Amino acid sequence: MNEHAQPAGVDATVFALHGVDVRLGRVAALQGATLSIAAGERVALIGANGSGKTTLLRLLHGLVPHAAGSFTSAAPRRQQAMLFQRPHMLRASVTVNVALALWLRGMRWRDARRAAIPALARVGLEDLAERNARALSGGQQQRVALARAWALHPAVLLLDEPTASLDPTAKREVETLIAEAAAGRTLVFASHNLGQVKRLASRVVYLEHGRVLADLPVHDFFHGPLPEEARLFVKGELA
Ligand SMILES: Nc1ncnc2c1ncn2[C@@H]1O[C@H](COP(=O)(O)OP(=O)(O)OP(=O)(O)O)[C@@H](O)[C@H]1O
Repeated sequence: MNEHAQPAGVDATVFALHGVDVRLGRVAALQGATLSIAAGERVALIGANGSGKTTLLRLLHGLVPHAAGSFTSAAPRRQQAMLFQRPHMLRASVTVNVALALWLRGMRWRDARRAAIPALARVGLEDLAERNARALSGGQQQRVALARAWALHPAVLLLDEPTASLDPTAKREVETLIAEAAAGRTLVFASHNLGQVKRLASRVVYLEHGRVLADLPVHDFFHGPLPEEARLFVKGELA
C-alpha cells in the first residue's frame, strides 16, 4: 500500500464540488460545476480556451474562492503540487530551485539541498544541477518543475497544460515523466492534446463556458456517445 492509499471502507474522495460558481471580476469562470474526484484518479480537463480549466485547477489548489455551491477538499495545499504551462524559475541554480520548494514547506536548508539531488536524478537532470535554471530550455525547466513537485511527495498533482509550450520530443519526454510522477497519486491536468489525454487520463471532464458538459471514463469519452457540444469539440480538435 502506498503512503496515500486509503484503508478499505474509508471514503477516498479527494475533491467534491457541488453546484460551484467561481467569478473572476465580471466573468462567470465556473458555473454550477459538480464533480467529485477520488484518490488515485487521473482526470483530464479539456475544453476550448476560456472554458474554465485553469480556474478549476486554481480552485482545487485553494487559489480562488467559490462564490456559490459547496467545495470540499481532503488534500490541503501542502499535500498538492501544481505545475504551470511555463514554470516559474528563480534566477538561481537548478538545485536551489528545487530545494527552495522544500525549504518553504519547513525543511532545513541543508536537508532540502540534499533532498533535491535524487529528485533531479529522477528527471535526468543531475548533470545540470549547478546551472542557472533560467538559462535552461523550456523542456528542461519543465523537468525541474517536475523534480520540484516530486521532491514534495504530494498526494495530488495539478498540471495546467504542462507540455503545451514544448517541442514534440520534449513533450513526449515530459509526458513520460508525468506518467511516472502520477503513479500512486491523484492527477488532475488540463490539456489541449487529445493524444496525451488518452495516454495519461483515466477520466475526462469536458468544460464549456465554465460548465461541466461531460464527465466520463476515458474510453467512453472517446468511443461512446457524447453531448453534441463535446462531440463537435473533439471532432474539431482532431481535424
Ligand atoms: N484574472 C481574471 N480576471 C477576469 N477574468 C478572468 C481571469 N482569468 C481568467 N478569466 C476568464 O475566466 C474564464 C475562464 O478562464 P480559464 O483561464 O479558466 O480558461 P481555460 O479553459 O484555462 O483557458 P485556456 O485554454 O485558454 O488556458 C475566461 O472567460 C477568462 O477570460
